[in-house]
Amino acid sequence: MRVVIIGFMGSGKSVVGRKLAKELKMEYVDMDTKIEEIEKRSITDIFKEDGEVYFRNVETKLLKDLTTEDNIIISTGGGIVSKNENIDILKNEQNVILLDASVSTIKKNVSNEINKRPLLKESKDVEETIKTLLSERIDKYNKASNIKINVDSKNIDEVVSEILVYIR
Ligand SMILES: Nc1ncnc2c1ncn2[C@@H]1O[C@H](COP(=O)(O)OP(=O)(O)OP(=O)(O)O)[C@@H](O)[C@H]1O
Ligand SMILES: O=C(O)C1=C[C@@H](O)[C@@H](O)[C@H](O)C1
Ligand SMILES: [Mg+2]
Repeated sequence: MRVVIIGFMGSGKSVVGRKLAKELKMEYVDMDTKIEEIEKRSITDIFKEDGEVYFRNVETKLLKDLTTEDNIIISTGGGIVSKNENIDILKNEQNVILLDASVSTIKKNVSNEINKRPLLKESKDVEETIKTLLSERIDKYNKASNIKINVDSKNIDEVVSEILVYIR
């Protein structure tokens, strides 16, 4: 089995994915963390030094590699649906879980670590940037996923439990 978790920045992909993998005793890969390991620099530095297009190409290559592996939970980065090529890969997967979060949940969840998210940290109006990016991406998240879980007002354990109902 392979499970891929998608959703906007701050929807909980990393924390939920890690916990789910522990619960299921499966391998866990966080794509953002893996990209930082491969590139030996932070995502912020990748964006600053080589730009978003470069980052997106590394991300696609990694997604292709990881979707050949079995017994793995994969947490993607929030922008995985930016490229149609990635959406096509995800549509071929059996378990793509969308963590669906409202603007206010996202805003609350990203507030502590805004500096780790280059697309938000330069913004003068974070809420407006979240709204704009989310409206550009929402159809793509829906298209790429086959299981949708609303995470608003749920704690991490509740989200994990709900995923388990779908994939068990
Ligand atoms: N359901 C939840 N309840 C409470 N806190 C949450 C929940 N989901 C996520 N968080 C908190 O929100 C923050 C962001 O979560 P996380 O890093 O998992 O998001 P992400 O979807 O991986 O974001 P990114 O796309 O930027 O990597 C973390 O501090 C996490 O603990
Ligand atoms: O939503 C996005 O475009 C991003 C989300 C993060 O997970 C990182 O992958 C990066 O900061 C880009
Ligand atoms: Mg993450």
